[in-house]
Amino acid sequence: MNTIQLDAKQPSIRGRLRVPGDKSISHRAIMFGAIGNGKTVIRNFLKGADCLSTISCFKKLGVEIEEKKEEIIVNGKGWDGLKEPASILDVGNSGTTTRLLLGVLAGRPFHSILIGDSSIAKRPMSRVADPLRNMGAIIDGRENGQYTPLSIRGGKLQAIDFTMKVASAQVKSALLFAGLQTDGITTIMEPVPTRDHTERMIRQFEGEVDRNESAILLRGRQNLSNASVDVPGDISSAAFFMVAAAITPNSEVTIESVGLNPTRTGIIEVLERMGAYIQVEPDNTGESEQKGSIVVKSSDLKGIEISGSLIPRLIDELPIIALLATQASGTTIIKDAAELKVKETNRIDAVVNELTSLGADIEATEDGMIIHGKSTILGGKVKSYGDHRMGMMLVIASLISSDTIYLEGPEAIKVSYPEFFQDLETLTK
Ligand SMILES: O=C(O)C1=C[C@@H](OP(=O)(O)O)[C@@H](O)[C@H](O)C1
Ligand SMILES: C=C(OP(=O)(O)O)C(=O)O
Repeated sequence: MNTIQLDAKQPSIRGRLRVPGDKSISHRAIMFGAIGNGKTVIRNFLKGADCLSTISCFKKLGVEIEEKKEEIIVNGKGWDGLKEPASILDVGNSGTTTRLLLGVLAGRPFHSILIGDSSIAKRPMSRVADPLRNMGAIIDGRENGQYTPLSIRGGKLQAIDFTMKVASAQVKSALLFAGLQTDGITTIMEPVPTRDHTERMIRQFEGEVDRNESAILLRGRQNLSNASVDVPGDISSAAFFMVAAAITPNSEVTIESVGLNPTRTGIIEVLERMGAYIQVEPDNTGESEQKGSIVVKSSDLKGIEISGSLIPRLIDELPIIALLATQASGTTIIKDAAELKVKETNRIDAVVNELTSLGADIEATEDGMIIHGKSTILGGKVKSYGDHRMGMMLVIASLISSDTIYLEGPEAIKVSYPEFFQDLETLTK
């Protein structure tokens, strides 16, 4: 593992930027392209390690995927175009790849083995494996089928009525992929709404999915078409620079063509409620995923409570929101976010440990954290825990630190944002 030295330059963050493509949408575009019929063209695909894992798994399943500089072309031949893989499917560090792929494979009449890195091996898979078993898939794995390595033999599936215990778009999406392969109607109830990229993409590939007040309804045996997918910038990546601009003096950043899907815009709401200067200008594209520009300037911030149905709309932004809260006067309470414990690392413990070591006043709770601001961020040795979002949060912390920060494990950042350091440099020049 590398360690990098981040000197305390305390720069301003100024300029315009396009962040790389949305990770959730990039994964799904490969998957729908593969199971659809015809040539799907994907532009602004995120070439981060996680989405490259999805490409490599689908190539091993026999799908022809061309990786060009500006676009990815997936030659979908429908569900039957997927063939039994001759070797193990490596999902790398990607929870989204693992869980959504299980939903795809649940209805395929062949055997596959999924393996990932040491972080994936700790992430709970029963949340998808159990309902998929109830639909008819045969899934086994480590510790009674709960963890990777997992083996799956798919087959004929029954539709399911399922009430999700955790608010997880990955669980919902896995069940939608499986539901597409049944003869019946699959009904999924979410405790609170989660990101709806899968539902939008089913429609974009000319399928049908409905949502009423309490449930998502999906008819099986749908043949999907191909599509042209323009992936918007990832708001979860943009969040690092939005926060950087808000907490550094004399800063102003504009992020263009970034995804503004309402199930993902919790970070905008948080910045607004904390009193930040933020302007959002939607583009009028009429595409299935909204996008637009976001401007953030240096701001005086105040602490707030972040909880309830807001949590799934900013779940991946909570590490950088914790740093933001250290720069707000008063107390910020983050609750209903126990899911943070089962991400790439336990993000409650990791955030609290590393920010405490940098001088923040932050404590862990059962389902979140409490942060008292405003603190001076000090220098010192910190680590990413192999978690891309921890790594990026700690780099942004170094922009306001009073002394040098040494970050161990910055290479994790390539999972979702390979160009992170170059983009940061263009804004700090
Ligand atoms: O569906 C997706 O693309 C994702 C859903 C979220 O996970 P959960 O479904 O576990 O909440 C999120 O944390 C992850 O980064 C991407
Ligand atoms: C949790 C994340 O991703 P995944 O679940 O796909 O590993 C993330 O990107 O923060």
